[in-house]
Amino acid sequence: MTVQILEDRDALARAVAHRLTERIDELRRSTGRRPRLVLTGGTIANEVLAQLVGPVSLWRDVDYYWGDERYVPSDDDDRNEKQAREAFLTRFEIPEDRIHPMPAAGEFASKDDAADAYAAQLPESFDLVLLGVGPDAHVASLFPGFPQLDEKERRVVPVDDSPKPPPERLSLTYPMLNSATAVWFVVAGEDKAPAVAAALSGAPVDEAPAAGVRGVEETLWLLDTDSASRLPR
Ligand SMILES: O=C(O)[C@H](O)[C@@H](O)[C@H](O)[C@H](O)COP(=O)(O)O
Repeated sequence: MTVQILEDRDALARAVAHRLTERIDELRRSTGRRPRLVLTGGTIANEVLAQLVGPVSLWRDVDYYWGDERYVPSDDDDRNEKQAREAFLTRFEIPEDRIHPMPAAGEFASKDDAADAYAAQLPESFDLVLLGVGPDAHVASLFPGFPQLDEKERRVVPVDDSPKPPPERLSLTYPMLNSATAVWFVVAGEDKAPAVAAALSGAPVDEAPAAGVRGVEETLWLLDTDSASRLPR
């Protein structure tokens, strides 16, 4: 577990964009295949994507997945996929066969079917998972006290009545998230400070879902001074 603290959210977004560029380049060389990257929704994550710069060839040679998605129509502004396209994927004209979005509402008979369909197309594991963290220490769409925290078999699950709107979502589960080689939490803002402190101090997963995610080889917390303000000095 490593923590890096940047002075503000702009510096954080720039630092994560730079670190992500370097890691993707390293992964392409070390694995000899396209890196498998999991994107997250959320404001700081979109700010990171907006900071990414070339070379275009690097970003076109990556497979993009999502850690969670709002179960709304594909053209809905609430879609994490739509926000990622606007911030980054369209700008670099990423080929569609590299983009693996979670199903949108209406594509399958139910959220349950949609979750299973997405699980069926996932790789065995991911090289890198990016996660935002909510003020309640949720990650992806895994919320405190919700039954999805106890899922041990399924890799993707539906979520109803999410406390963070919109209420209907799909989410990767702990088994899928924890199969990743590396997990990077990217968190900015004073409102997240209690969640960061809880997750890093080993709070129970049921209270701080972020505490339940670890990379097989690397777990990194990338923070600004505000979100880190409750950590012990
Ligand atoms: O679909 C979602 O809402 C996100 O995946 C969610 O898990 C997000 O990452 C956190 O809520 C942090 O979001 P902010 O960075 O906007 O606070």
